[in-house]
Amino acid sequence: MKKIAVLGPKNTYSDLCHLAFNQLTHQNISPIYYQNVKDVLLGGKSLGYAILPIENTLEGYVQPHMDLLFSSGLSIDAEIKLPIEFDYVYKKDAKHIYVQYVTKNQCILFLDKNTDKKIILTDSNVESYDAYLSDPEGAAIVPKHLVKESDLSIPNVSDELDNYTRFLMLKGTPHELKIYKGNEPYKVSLVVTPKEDRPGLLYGILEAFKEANINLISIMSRPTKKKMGTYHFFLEFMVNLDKNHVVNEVLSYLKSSFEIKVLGIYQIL
Ligand SMILES: O=C(O)C(=O)C[C@]1(C(=O)O)C=C[C@@H](O)C=C1
Repeated sequence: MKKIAVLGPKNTYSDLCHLAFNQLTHQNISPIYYQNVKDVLLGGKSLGYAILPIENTLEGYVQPHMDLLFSSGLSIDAEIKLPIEFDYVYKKDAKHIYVQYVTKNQCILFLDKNTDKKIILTDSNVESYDAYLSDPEGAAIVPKHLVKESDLSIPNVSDELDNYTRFLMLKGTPHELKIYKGNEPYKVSLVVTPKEDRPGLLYGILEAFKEANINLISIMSRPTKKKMGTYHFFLEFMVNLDKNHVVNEVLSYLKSSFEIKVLGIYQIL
């Protein structure tokens, strides 16, 4: 039986994403829950599958998660986007607000109005809810689906209600396009590391995409963490299924001046 590493406990947004993945791909992969995202990726390495929240409407890319993906040795199998809604639950004399570290950055306006309470960061939204339940002075920002009628609550505390998180389904096998959806285009995520530092380096990357007429979705730099002032570039772009040869041409061109790590070639479910 296939297993997938998921941020737990049960009922996190990552867990909802695992259910959506099973439904959309007609599979029955069972979840193994881990306490934090770092352990999810380590678990995914031994189980063969993992789920990683990578980007959201309000914060953009979650940078620590990008770094974990880069060093995980896992590749991207597919992408799923889920709507995200947060409510506030609280005890009458609340003094502490439990909030997951990515959730915090999606509810800044609300938290700015509650500076009289101490913010305690957690690793998952369900951990926040459980901590509020067991703390007589607790409050928490939690997914709407966790809130019960018995909770004192304030609905919709995200900075923007039309809020989505993009999850990556990761696999332990090397990157290879798995066609889940007929003729739909696919996305390529890759990391480009310059072999040397020189003027015009970034221009060279952009030029390769312009020449191939490929529309870049994003380009972001992250520190290599090896030497101060040196960076990798994370790139994402969409391609039609019949344009494989163009992608191969761009990758071989980039390989002449850069180290390339393809994180995944995958479809959006
Ligand atoms: O804590 C959860 O429910 C998660 O699945 C994690 C996570 C994330 O880290 O992005 C997932 C979606 C929301 O953006 C907030 C938290």
